[in-house]
Amino acid sequence: MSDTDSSPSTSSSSSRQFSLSDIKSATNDFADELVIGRGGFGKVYKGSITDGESMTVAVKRLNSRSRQGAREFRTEIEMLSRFRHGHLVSLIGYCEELDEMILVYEYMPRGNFADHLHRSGKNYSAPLPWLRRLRICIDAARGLDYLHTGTSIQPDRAIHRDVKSSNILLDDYWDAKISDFGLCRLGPEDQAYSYVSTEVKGTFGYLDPEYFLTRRLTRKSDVYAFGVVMLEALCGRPAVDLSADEEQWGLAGWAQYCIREGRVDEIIDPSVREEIKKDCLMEFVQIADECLHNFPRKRPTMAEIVVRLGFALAMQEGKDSSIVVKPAKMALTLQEGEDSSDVVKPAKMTFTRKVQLYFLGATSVNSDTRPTNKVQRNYSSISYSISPFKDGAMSNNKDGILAQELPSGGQTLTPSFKQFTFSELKSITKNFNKERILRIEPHVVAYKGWIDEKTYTPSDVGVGMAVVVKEITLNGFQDSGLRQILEFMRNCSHPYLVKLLGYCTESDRFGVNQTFLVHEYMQKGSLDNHLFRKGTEPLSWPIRLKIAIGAAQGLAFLHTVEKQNMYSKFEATNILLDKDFNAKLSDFGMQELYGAGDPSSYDPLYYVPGAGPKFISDFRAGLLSRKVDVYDFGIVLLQILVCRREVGEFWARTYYSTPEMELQQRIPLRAARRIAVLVLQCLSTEPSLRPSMEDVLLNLETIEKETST
Ligand SMILES: Nc1ncnc2c1ncn2[C@@H]1O[C@H](COP(=O)(O)OP(=O)(O)OP(=O)(O)O)[C@@H](O)[C@H]1O
Repeated sequence: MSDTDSSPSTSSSSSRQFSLSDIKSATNDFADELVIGRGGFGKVYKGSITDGESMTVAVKRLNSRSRQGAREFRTEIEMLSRFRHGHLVSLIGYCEELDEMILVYEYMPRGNFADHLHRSGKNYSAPLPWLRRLRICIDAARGLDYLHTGTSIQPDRAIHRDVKSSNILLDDYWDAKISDFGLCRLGPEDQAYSYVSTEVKGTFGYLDPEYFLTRRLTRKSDVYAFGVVMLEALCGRPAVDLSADEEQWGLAGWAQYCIREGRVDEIIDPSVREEIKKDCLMEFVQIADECLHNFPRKRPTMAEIVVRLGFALAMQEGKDSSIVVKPAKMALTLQEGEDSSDVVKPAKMTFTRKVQLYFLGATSVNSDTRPTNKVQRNYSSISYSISPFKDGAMSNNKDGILAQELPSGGQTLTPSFKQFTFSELKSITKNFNKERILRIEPHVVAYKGWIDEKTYTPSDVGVGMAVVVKEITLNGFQDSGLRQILEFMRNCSHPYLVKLLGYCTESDRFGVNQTFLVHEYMQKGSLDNHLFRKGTEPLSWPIRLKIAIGAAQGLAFLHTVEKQNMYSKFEATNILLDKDFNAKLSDFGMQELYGAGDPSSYDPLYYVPGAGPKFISDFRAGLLSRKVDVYDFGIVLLQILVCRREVGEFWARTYYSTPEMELQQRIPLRAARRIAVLVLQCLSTEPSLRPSMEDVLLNLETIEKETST
């Protein structure tokens, strides 16, 4: 999109139109003594309007010789009529009469952040304390996050293009708001799209070098500029200072150089040096440094910045100091194939190797993987055989256990499934006794029963191995669904997936086919029961983290299997728990049963509470990939964190802004914040920015390690 084809039309729907005489009387005919600021746009006056009551306002009068022009004037009105938020300055109205173009804003009595940092202007009285600087940064980050991502009610997104400390204004209570939207551009939902500007705009010192070089504008250019503002807050220096030594002219370059050289102390504003706690400083510096990353994609999103600055604030305020050791960089992968030299990544190969070993059914698997031994024992107790088997046709060996051939035709072990007879199932479930019913779903009734561990023949209550017999009542399922599941399960033996033991097909007396699947039984049922059921004692944090890791293991494994395996509808009900709260995934490959086969059949807003933006953006991008599972996993992770069913992307961003969240959940602050960032990444509205499940898993394992030490 070029600069010229995105011009919004003036909208006056939510702002008032003033006459020139109203404005003149408000500003005492533009009296010089009422001038409170000067910008590229022209002079800004303090004024007073009466609309029933008298109200103090800031009046910006367009300088007719200004290089900025009518276009910026209209953009400002359009944007501020559309975007209304506690951390964006409110537009009260405008005036367009004769040659005059005037904007009327809420008045921000403490002026702009730059004046306080750089000790200029009449609002400056004393150096700002560090805590205040930090809070101002958080407020501004919230405003920008809103601008970048919108809300469920207001889905528009925009890029500010002129983020700088003089565009952060302060009210009586030092609450900060972003101002000056004249250069703002409405942005597409998908960050992968960008504008190609015909003319680079912004302010020197804050300009993203990548944007400057390529003219490709994304939200990450705002993130770059915000990084410079953070450095201004830390160093108390302007973005460009030509009175300093030459190597210090540009704040970003100089500060980054010092950070990399380990000379952070040198850049800190002496007036706050004694106040900043070390942990807070390290987190703050790290965020600023990441904002200035050369590759825009590697810069954090504003939502992540809000969360991480909140983390820094908590450290400064001394909350949870026993847990905070030192901020470690998250192992975040934003884009596959990108240079990751500066991103700490825990042993990726180890995991991939683990996956391969499981996938191939090899007998020696890393001992650090919890259920390995158990699963190997189970596998070895089932008889395996290799027999000629083409096109997914099934054949039974003499024990009635389905034997299959791997595509390679080699001697690799693969689990085989027993074909149960209907009378065996009757005996396992005590004639499908109602009391044995575990769960009833639209097309599935699940019964509990027992079988002999070795032969899989029926046994008495409590003897041998507990199983779940699922009766599938979907018409026609036997023909395609069963084949699909068996084919799928053949590739998917993994300790974090609920194991399929066998199946049965039977025609009833009316000739209607019935299908049954026999699974291992998971003693503690599904995760949703533990998270959402009223009156249930919340699971301890280590157990919840262990469950999240187990589920991530399962999903990461599914995503590594060659075929395009994904849930398309992953939920807490898909996570089952054994007696020790080890998590395993169920119902994968059952899209047909659960209606996940055709995504176009979903009502995006109905799909999963709060999942709207993800589905809409995936739809628009013509994309329904494994990243949908990642999104859903993010929702489940959030549910695990807060023990609440109704959560979504917007809910998460709002929730993470509240400092109480860790206290409510009794989770170590450090873990809560790290997971918060991970959740936000999984919920990114742009699928390509979501991490892979493998990276999610690695991050969760890192969090587990950090909080257990
Ligand atoms: N709503 C307001 N309340 C109080 N002061 C304001 C308000 N709006 C602007 N100002 C003051 O006027 C100054 C100039 O504002 P303006 O937005 O025109 O320029 P700028 O952002 O500093 O520069 P440029 O327009 O070149 O980017 C601000 O820095 C601030 O000190």
